[in-house]
Amino acid sequence: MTFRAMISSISDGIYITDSQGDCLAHNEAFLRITGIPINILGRNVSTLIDDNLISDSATIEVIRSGQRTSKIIIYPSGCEALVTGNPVFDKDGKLINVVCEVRDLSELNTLKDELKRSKQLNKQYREILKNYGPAVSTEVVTVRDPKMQSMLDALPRIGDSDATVLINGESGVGKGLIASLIHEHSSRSTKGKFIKVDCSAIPSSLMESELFGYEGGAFTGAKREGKPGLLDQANHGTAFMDEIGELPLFLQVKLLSVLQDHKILRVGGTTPRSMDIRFVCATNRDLEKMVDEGTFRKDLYYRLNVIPVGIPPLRERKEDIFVLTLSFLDKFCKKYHRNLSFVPEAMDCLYEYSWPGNVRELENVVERLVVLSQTGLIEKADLPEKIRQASEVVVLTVPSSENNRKVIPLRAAVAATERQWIERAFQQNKQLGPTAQALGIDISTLLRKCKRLGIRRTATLAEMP
Ligand SMILES: Nc1ncnc2c1ncn2[C@@H]1O[C@H](COP(=O)(O)OP(=O)(O)OP(=O)(O)O)[C@@H](O)[C@H]1O
Repeated sequence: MTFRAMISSISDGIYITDSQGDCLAHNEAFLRITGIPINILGRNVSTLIDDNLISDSATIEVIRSGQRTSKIIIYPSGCEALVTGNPVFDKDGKLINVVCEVRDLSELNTLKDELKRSKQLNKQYREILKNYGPAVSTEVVTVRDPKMQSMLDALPRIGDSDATVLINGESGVGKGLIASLIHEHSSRSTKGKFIKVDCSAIPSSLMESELFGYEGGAFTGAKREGKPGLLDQANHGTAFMDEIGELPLFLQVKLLSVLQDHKILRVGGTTPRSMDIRFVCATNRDLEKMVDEGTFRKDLYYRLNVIPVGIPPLRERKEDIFVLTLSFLDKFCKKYHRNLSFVPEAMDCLYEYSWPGNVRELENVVERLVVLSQTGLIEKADLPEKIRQASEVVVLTVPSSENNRKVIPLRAAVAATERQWIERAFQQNKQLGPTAQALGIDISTLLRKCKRLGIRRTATLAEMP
């Protein structure tokens, strides 16, 4: 790596002069932080003060004193920076260079503010949670949505009843989780197992023998002693038939007879065996439509649908996004020994996103964020792009008659208005301090808004006459 490449990669500004204060080198970050618009290579630092490009100089102080010196300097960009000048001596103790590090304090202050704000927010979130009434949260399940809460309330009764349950919901909404809780709430949990059968994962040619088992020599390649099926394992327990809509028609007949007679006939067998199984089935398909289309048996559908349980997609129970996010955050922070929180803006994005993969997708996203996060805060920029885009503000620049008529979400309208006024204030006041004052907010709030709304201060200043 060359020296130039090295100093370019540093995020603090670096500015190097000779012993007279003539600029020998600087990095990109120095120009970004200071906003000095001219080529300063070869220029003496005192001429920058004369031209009002800098208000003070650490370099001059180092040349005068021969000592390491720190100063707070405000640059044309409006940035307040901590500048530390370091003297470099040759072997005879003669000053040969001054190397200045320029650290943007406004960024540091913004980060500190963000951290403080997000700590406050976490506290607020927890207060809000209390006021809403307790979210139902156990080791495994967290809900806040009233529909979900009443479903959870009903679980002990559903568990007790021993009736067949049909759970309907999109992929990842928690059908498997609810099915296992039904088993846990029933007396079967002490007598038998919870066996999951994923009807979409077993090839239809193998499904009959997998489900019902087979007798010895039932078909070529069969074990001599035969094999019990998955349903045998669920005896005295619960069989969770996931994706029941994928069960081929010929097996639907066989399942119906198990439900009616409580007997199972193995492939190649002649004597049915008695079984005591509670069936909980799940689907993300419209079984009624399948019945109309003739791909699902009507009699089986009615036999399964004794207790229908519908789990809404996450986008229709947005209150749950918040509590689930916090609960997954807790879970993964414990697992990976991290201590993290979400900044409000990132939480907003999670709230706005439509979560097509439902709770499973949310869980995976939170785990990935916890694993990859390098700081104590999860920010909007850390989120996957599709989630960030979900909350992207509509930026209205010149209000056209079309825009005037169009109704846009209130958040977007507020953001657009804020953006226009901030840009206007920058144009009139040029410097960060006076701009913040004109808007009646402090500098760190202004910087945070610029960041959120994508207002580039240097561009705004450069565009000024
Ligand atoms: N309310 C909840 N609280 C905590 N975790 C949940 C909740 N709902 C779902 N999950 C978690 O989300 C993940 C997906 O849930 P689950 O597998 O039960 O969904 P599913 O609807 O059965 O999905 P599929 O249809 O794809 O099989 C699981 O890790 C589950 O523990």
